[in-house]
Parts: sequence; structure tokens; C-alpha cells
Amino acid sequence: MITGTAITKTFKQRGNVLGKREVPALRGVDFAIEKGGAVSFIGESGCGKTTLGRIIAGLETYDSGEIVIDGVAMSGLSHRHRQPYFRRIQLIHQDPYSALNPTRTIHQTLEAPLRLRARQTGRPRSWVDARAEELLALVGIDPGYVLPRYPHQLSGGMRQRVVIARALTMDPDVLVADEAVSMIDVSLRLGILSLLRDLRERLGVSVLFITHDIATARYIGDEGELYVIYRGQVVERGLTETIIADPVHPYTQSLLSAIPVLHGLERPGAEQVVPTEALDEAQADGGCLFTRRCPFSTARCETERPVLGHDGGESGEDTEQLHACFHPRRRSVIPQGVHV
Ligand SMILES: Nc1ncnc2c1ncn2[C@@H]1O[C@H](COP(=O)(O)OP(=O)(O)OP(=O)(O)O)[C@@H](O)[C@H]1O
Repeated sequence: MITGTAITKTFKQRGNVLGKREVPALRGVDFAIEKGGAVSFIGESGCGKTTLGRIIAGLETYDSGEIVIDGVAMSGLSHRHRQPYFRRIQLIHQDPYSALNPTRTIHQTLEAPLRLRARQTGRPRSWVDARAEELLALVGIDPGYVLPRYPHQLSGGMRQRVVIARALTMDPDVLVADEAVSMIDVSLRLGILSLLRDLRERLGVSVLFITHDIATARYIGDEGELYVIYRGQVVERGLTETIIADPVHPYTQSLLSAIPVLHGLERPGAEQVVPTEALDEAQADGGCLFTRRCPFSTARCETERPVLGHDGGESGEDTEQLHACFHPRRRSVIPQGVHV
């Protein structure tokens, strides 16, 4: 089990003549990934989901907060002592082209981490080749065909399966899949998503899925948890199915409104949630981060920032669905520009 509490991260970016500009990528995020669970982070570009995934995989530092892996707080450990914990969390890169070294055969690609793993676990050298074959079979490709080949000789789908097999060489407890299907052909995406589901069932590995697409989040984690992230803050969190069926935060409603539904099926009296241009970072920093885009914003939203929780709502529901909104409510939303 991995938990994160109040994780913050601010990047300094090159700004104008006045100097560097601070970009708050994460503003106090809590998360929990259970063994064998499926968790999805969803939000639009720049909301901080990749940064959070990289922090969880031990590839990015954070400014404050705490990550606890199997009961051990990472802040109390030196970099060297943290490594064995983060080894259990493996990132699957979104781009299988750049993730694989073009000058190495798939055999060489898998051999290096497997030799390391053999040393770590006291296994003989002969185990390495057998394990490479086993892992490729597990991800659904023929080892005999793939092992002697170079990445450019494989299809995008096969390359992504090799990337997943390489992540499995470290016997991870968690696979972090960051937009794992966005760069492969649409026809092959479902196969990769089913593979990730299958690995959860067969190996008991948890999957953390990072995406901007609610349909893939739904496919990968239909019994899992969804975190909706807006400008570095989790604005809604709960069971994926519950949130998709009944989003209460206006931002989640706007994300869901992007999924086409048949014109004429909206409930009468539907209110619109219209996503508009992203805001300047300085705007709305005192109040709710979504207030300038939100058609339901009130004076309170302008000055006070809602925190993630059950309270403060008009929804009156007592569920595990958390939200950061002063006026959460079930609203039916008309998708923009969709007329069937
Ligand atoms: N290494 C970095 N240096 C400076 N700023 C960064 C860095 N990495 C991320 N950021 C900034 O932090 C914010 C969050 O970025 P992040 O990549 O986590 O968002 P994201 O939701 O994953 O977006 P995308 O889907 O486009 O990858 C953005 O404003 C981004 O420009």
C-alpha cells in the first residue's frame, strides 16, 4: 500500500524580464494506492498528473508532504535506502518509441534489468533468459519472434508490450501507466488496456493510470478509484463508476460533458458547464481554483478555497465520494456542439 499526504511541488520556470515564474504543479495532494487496486488520475493538460505519477515512481522530488510505502515513511530514508521501495513502482512510458533503446535488441533490453534482478534475488544466470521468455509470454507476445529483433522491427502495440515486460522485470507492486495508450494506434489501444487489467488480476499488481480521457479511465479501473485533478488540486475523488454516473464537482461535470451523448436525451432543465480558456496562474489564487470557469460560482468561491471532503455541499450525500466544492450538486450537462 502506498499513501501520499499533502504532496506539494512548485516548478520554477523561465519567465519574463522580471525573472523566474513559479508554477504550482501540486497543491497538497493526498492519495492511496491499495495492493492490487486500480487508481486513475484524470485532468486536462498541465493539471499536474504526470508530476504526481513521477513523484510516486520516485522519479521526481517533492517540496513537502509525505509518501509512505508499506508503512515506511520515505522522508526518513536516505536516497539509497529509498531505492528498494521505489523499485516496486515502475513507470510505463507513454511513448514506446523513445522508451526503448533503438540500438539494442529486445533480448538485450530485457537482459540488463533481469541480470540486476538475478543478483538482487540470488538467482543463477540461467534464470535470466527463461524469465525474459516468461515475461514476454505474459504480455502476450511470442518470445521467439521478438527477442532477436530491434524496436523498429516491431509494431507500436508490440513495442508497448515490451515496455510493460521491461517494467515487470523488477517484480513491481505498482505499474504507473502515464497516457500509456495515447501514442499507439487506436486499433491497438484496447489490447494494451486489457493487458493492464489482466496483469492486475493475474499478478495482483496495482495499476495507476494517468490520463486525460475518462473513457480509458473507466475501462482500466471500473471497480477502482478516480481522482479528478484541476490545477494541482484533487477536486473530486471516489469510485470510478460512481463519479462517472454522478459527478458532483462542476469541473468533473465539464470533463464528462466532453463525452458525446445523443442530442435530445438531456434531462429537462439541464444546466451547462462550459469549459473555457485556461486562466492566468495569478487569477483566483485566493479562492476556488475553478471559480472563473464555473457557471455556478458565488462570492464565497471567489475568496475561499474549498478543500477535498464531504462537507460544505448541497448534495446531501453520505458516500465515499469526496469533492472540493462549496456547491456540489448533481447537474445534467449538455455537451457542447454535439448534435446527432
Ligand atoms: N520539469 C519541469 N520544469 C518546469 N515546469 C514543469 C516541469 N514539469 C512540469 N512542469 C509544469 O508543471 C505543471 C504540471 O505539469 P504536468 O506535466 O504534471 O501536467 P499534466 O497534467 O501531466 O500535463 P500533460 O498531460 O500535458 O503531461 C505544468 O504547468 C508544467 O508546465
